[in-house]
Amino acid sequence: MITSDIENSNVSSFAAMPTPAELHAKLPLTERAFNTVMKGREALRNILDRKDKRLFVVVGPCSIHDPQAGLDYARRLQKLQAEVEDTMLLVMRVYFEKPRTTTGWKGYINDPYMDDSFRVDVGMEKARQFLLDVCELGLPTATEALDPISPQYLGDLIAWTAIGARTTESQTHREMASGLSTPVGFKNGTDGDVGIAVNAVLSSSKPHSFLGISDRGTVSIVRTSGNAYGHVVLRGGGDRPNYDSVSVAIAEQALKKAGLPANLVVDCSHANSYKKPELQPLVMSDVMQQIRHGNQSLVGVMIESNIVSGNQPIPDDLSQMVYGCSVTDGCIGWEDTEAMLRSAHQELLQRP
Ligand SMILES: O=C[C@H](O)[C@H](O)COP(=O)(O)O
Ligand SMILES: C=C(OP(=O)(O)O)C(=O)O
Repeated sequence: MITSDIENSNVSSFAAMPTPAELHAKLPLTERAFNTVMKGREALRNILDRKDKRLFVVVGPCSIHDPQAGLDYARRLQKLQAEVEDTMLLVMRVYFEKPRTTTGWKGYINDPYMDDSFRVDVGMEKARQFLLDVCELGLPTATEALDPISPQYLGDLIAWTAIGARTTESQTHREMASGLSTPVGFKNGTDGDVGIAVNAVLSSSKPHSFLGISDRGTVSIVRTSGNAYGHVVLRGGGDRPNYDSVSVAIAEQALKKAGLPANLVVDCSHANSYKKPELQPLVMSDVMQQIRHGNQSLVGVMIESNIVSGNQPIPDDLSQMVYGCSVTDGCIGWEDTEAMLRSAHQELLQRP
């Protein structure tokens, strides 16, 4: 006898989501946000094309969990941008989707109330509202694209996208990246393998056809034209950093061999600082030295930074959480962030 448990036997339920078009109608892109996104993307493309000599800096919390603290951070960064804009383009890390090594809180979209209620519908709406608020300040945003459906909901508010170390080798993510409207940084693997990131840049630069959804939520064949602005993000791995000049030269060679532009971003966090946030300024200063000595391939850096340094576990009683402190990876605090960016600004003023 044919019984219904032949499929979905491990699925407990399905709950409907609003379509991307419905969420856009509820929280439409404003003119100021549109200008922020378009200007941010154009500046990033110009940096990648060497038409703009500045360094782009993807900086901000490891993850957003409290929009109020997130906006407090964004306002500080926006102020600092005005100070350093001759040498750097600041792009705020606005990360809502966390890829976990095993398990853990998977981010604000997945579980906005941080209580295992998994209200993805609420999370998506709040995420869109937050991105709108940041773009309204005039600050461009960067995010990790983890769920391949999310960009339909949020993509119009993003200037730079990361594909994380755990998904760079995934065909699904390379296909998605080939259709994204932003420049895309592919992290090297968690084991330090840069080759998979080079392959990802190559793959995503080509057209792809794959399954996805349209803005009206219809399951669709998505046909893309390829993304010309893929690049590699060196984040260290396999218990070894890879921001040093030799690792950078090896990554440059791998890109050149693949016929790709030598565009590299150094992630000062993660395995490049052995997940010790306070070591990020050391990585940054090393990168500045390389640039001052004439390196041409280092176009950007990433910093994990928050209002308060370190990180905290998510308590049962959420009112006990420290304001402005990460609930995922440890970050450097605001004062150190300012000092780090001001010092990089001075270094960059003297670049050849
Ligand atoms: O940047 C974030 C984390 O490094 C990534 O999500 C993995 O986190 P985990 O190893 O704590 O799961
Ligand atoms: C998860 C992240 O990094 P990685 O993919 O390099 O581990 C991140 O930047 O939040």
